[in-house]
Amino acid sequence: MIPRIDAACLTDPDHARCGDVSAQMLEAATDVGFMTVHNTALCRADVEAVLEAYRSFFHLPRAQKAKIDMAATGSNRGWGAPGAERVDPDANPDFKQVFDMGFELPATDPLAAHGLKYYAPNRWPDGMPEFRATLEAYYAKALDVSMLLLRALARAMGQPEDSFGAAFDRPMALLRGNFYPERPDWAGAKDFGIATHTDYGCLTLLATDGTPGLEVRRRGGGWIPLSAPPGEFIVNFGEMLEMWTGGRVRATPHRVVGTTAERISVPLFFNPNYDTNVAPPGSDQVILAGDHLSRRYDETYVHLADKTGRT
Ligand SMILES: O=C(O)CCC(=O)C(=O)O
Ligand SMILES: [Fe+2]
Repeated sequence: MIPRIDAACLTDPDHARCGDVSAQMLEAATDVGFMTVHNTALCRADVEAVLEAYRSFFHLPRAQKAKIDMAATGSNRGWGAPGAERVDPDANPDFKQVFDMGFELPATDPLAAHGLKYYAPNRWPDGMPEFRATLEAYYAKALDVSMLLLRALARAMGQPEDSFGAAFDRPMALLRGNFYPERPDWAGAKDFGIATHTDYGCLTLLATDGTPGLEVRRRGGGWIPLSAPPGEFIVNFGEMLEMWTGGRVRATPHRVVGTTAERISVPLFFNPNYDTNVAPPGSDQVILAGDHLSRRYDETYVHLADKTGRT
C-alpha cells in the first residue's frame, strides 16, 4: 500500500480527519519509498497550467527546441532530446524528451561569481514569455511544498524539524518536464520512456497529467503501477536522503515503459545546497551533495558522459 497524505494535516495534525499522519509518512519514507500527497499549496489549476505550458513547448517543431538543446552546453538547462539520457546502463537511452530549469543565484550572491555548474543559467525558448513565467511561478511554489514535506519527515523521524531544512537556502533543485510520446513501434525490451532508476536527490515532488505509466518496484519483486490526477502529487525519496539518513529512508527504483498514450510528468527534484554533507551521520565520510549530483549527471546525460570520456 502506498500511503496517501493530506498535506493540510502536516500543518494542522490535530484536525479531526487527520489520523496519524507522522506514522503514514514514516512508513512511506522507510518502507515503500513512495507516497501521494494532496491538498498542497499547488492547486489543480497551477498543475494544469504548467502541464499546458510544457505541452505547447514539446509540440514545437524540433528545430525550435534544438535551439536550446542542452547537449550544446556543459550544463543541464533547456531541452533534452530523445535519447539524451541513459539512466540505466543495462538499458538503451530513454525515449522521453525533457525540459530542465533550476535555481538561479541572485547576482548579489557571493557564489554567483564562481560560475558553479549546479546553478547554471536557465535557457528559455524564444518568444514564449508565458512559458517562462508559468514555470518560474510553479518552481517557487514547488520549493515551498517540498520544504514543508521534508520538515514534516524530519519531525516524523523524531529529529529537529530543521535537520534537513537548513541545507536548502540555495537548493540545486531542478524542475523538469518529461514528455513521453507514444511508445515507438521500434521499441524493444531495452527501450523505456525512462528506464529503471532511483532519483539522485532528497525528495521528488512529481505532478502528472493523470495518464498511467509510472511503475514502482515492489520490495520482493514486481511492479506497482502508480498514478495520480493533476493536483495530487506522487512523492518519492532519493539517493542523497538515503545516504543522509544512514539508509533509513529508502530510494526506491521506478520506471516508465510507455503506452499508446502520450504522457507528461513534472518532477521537482529537491536537491540541497551544493556544499551539504550528505554522508551518513556518525560516519567520518564527507559526501558533498554537489559531488554526488555531478557524478550522477555525468553518468546519465549522454552529452556529459561524452565530455568525461565515458560512453
Ligand atoms: O514520469 C514519471 O512518472 C516518472 C519520472 C521519473 O521517474 C523521473 O523523471 O525521475
Ligand atoms: Fe525518477
